[in-house]
Amino acid sequence: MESAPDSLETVQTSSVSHDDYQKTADWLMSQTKHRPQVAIICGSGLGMLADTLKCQDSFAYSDIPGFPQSTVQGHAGRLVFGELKGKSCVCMQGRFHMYEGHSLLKGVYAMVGGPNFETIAEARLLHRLGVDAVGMSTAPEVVVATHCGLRVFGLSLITNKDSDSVNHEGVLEVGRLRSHTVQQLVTELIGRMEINNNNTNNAA
Ligand SMILES: O=P(O)(O)O[C@H]1O[C@H](CO)[C@@H](O)[C@H]1O
Ligand SMILES: Nc1nc2[nH]cnc2c(=O)[nH]1
Repeated sequence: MESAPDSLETVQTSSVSHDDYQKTADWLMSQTKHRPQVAIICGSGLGMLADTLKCQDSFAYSDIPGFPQSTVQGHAGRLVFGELKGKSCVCMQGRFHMYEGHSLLKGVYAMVGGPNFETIAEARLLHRLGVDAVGMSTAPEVVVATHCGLRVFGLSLITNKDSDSVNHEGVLEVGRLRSHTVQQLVTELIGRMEINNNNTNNAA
């Protein structure tokens, strides 16, 4: 069984932007000629999978700009590029876990009715219930879209940490500041989206 980090000091929080990911990817692409078609995450005890790769280029996570560090015992913390059966692959020798403080910036969204913002006490209560983000929309839209058989991807821009000093103008301002990043993200998502034209079954 994997052992979790000993103390909270080793916990890392991941608040990583699309630009940060891009810089890390650019750095890696400049260091290796491999262009992986297959990516393998090696779990505990499975790091040896990387040994099967030929023509390896290997990088310690600690040497990769912006890359998270592996804290779990037995995880080598190395990214290994190479070839397997003629296919270009990359192996992660060491993965990241929620208990290490990593998260996919994926979370629980709660809708409050608005138009007023929730009080600090209400926000704390929601937080204790497991809520990561609060808004005044989205939930009814998802309910209706799902009812119509649409596939739904919910994306919220976090504009403020609490409702203490927020106002709508502040929300709009952060939206303006982040507009380029959001545009890039949505453009990328749509570019990668596979459209299913079968309207009777999960059409996008
Ligand atoms: O309306 P959406 O796009 O959800 O954005 C947010 O902005 C408003 C508050 O300023 C709320 O409506 C809140 O949900
Ligand atoms: N309910 C709610 N909606 C928001 N929309 C943007 N920020 C907030 C917030 O703090 N609370």
